[in-house]
Parts: sequence; structure tokens; C-alpha cells
Amino acid sequence: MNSNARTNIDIKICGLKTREAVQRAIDLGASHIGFIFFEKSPRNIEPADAAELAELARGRAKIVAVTVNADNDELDEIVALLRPDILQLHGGESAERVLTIKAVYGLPVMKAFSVREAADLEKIDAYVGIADRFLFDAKPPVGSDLPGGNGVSFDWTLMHALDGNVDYMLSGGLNKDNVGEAIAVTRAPGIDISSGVESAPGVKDIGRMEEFFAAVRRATDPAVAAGSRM
Ligand SMILES: O=C(O)c1ccccc1NCC(=O)[C@H](O)[C@H](O)COP(=O)(O)O
Repeated sequence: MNSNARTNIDIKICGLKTREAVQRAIDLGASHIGFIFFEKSPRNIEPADAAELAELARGRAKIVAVTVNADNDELDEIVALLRPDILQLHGGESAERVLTIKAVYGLPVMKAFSVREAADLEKIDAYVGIADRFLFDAKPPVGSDLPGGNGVSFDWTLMHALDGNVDYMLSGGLNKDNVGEAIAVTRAPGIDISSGVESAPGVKDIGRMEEFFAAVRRATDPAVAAGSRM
């Protein structure tokens, strides 16, 4: 068995900026790779640079463009250069704006929501049937400039209230030590990580990526958990 084969859960590695990190994420079995287009982020990347990196992944993992309340000009440039498979909208985009973006670009949209309490999950109601997938992240800590990539988690048991038909990725503060519990508690169909596989803000760490994928495999593949060599 290829120990780096895809897991039965989607894994998105977000905020990639180097060839080495993209290549390793793909080899480890990432289903999605994310590029951040947000100037204040330490993971911010120019669309042309992301486009070059994306060619290492095209056809092997879904290429995700992460934007925050981007206007049409910004989206035009990102879509033209990167040719993403998915647009992740990580700001306060309305359901109407999501509809417009889908119509203009003809791409699936993953709409991010920040979660702290049960009522936060109800905010997706207006987007069900419009967004193709959701991403549930933690609320940013007070004072943070970033709507995502803050390395903080939320109460995963809140996900028990979610309609089982809603497709989503679980995000926020995941790392090798807590991802097994996060999957066990939520049964999330996908997980997303950024700072938990970094050695410093914006700097992906290959060793941490390897440890993270190994932890996901232990949590999702009974044979790996049992130490099988098959
Ligand atoms: O990661 C960023 O810097 C970022 C900036 C602006 C908007 C979104 C951003 N990240 C989006 C993601 O999908 C992250 O992977 C997600 O927030 C989880 O981050 P982390 O808690 O560090 O694993």
C-alpha cells in the first residue's frame, strides 16, 4: 500500500508559498491546496507566483483561491492567472454576492464562516443551495488582523447540530495532536490546516506536514491505527 495514498477525508493545506511545500503536500496526499490573497497575511502570495506553484498540483489536488471580500477586479486577476478549481470566500460576502461570483466565474465556492457559538452555524441558512461547500473556522482572537490562519479552535461539539447533508471542511487551530479528536468528534468530511504545519507565521514546515498527515491517517484508517503493514 502506498503510505501516502489519499485518505477517505479531504485534507486542505492552506497558505502555501514554496515549491517544496506544494510538492510535499501533494505527495503526502493533500486533496486541496490553498493560496491566500490577503495583503495583511504572512501567507499572502501574488497571483502570478501562486499560478506557477499551482502547476505542480493541477489535476492532482484541487487548487483553492482564498480571498476576503475581494472585488471583481481582484477576482478577475486571480481567476485569470491561477485558474483555480474552487474559490474560498473568507470574508463577509453575502449570499447574493456568492451567487454573483458563481455566475461570473463558473467556479464552485467554499464559503467560510467563523464559529464560536451555536447561533453562528445558523448563519449558513441563507447560503445553503448557493455555496457548494462550507468551511467552519474559529472566530479570530481580539486584535487579530486576519479572518483566518489564527491557529485557534472552536468547540467542535457545536458541529453536532449541523444538518448531516451540509458538506464542509473543519478548520481552525488543527494540528497533529488534536486532529484525531477533531475528526472523532465531528466526523467532518474534510479538514483544513495552515498554522499547525508551520514553524513561523507563513513558513510551512515539511516535518510538521508529515506528522499531520500521519495523525490523520491514524484517525481515519483502522489499519494504520492497528499498525498493519498491509
Ligand atoms: O491563513 C491566512 O493567513 C488567512 C488570511 C485571510 C483569510 C483566510 C486565511 N486563511 C484561511 C484558511 O483556510 C486557513 O487554513 C484557516 O483559517 C485555518 O487556519 P489555522 O487555524 O492556522 O489552521
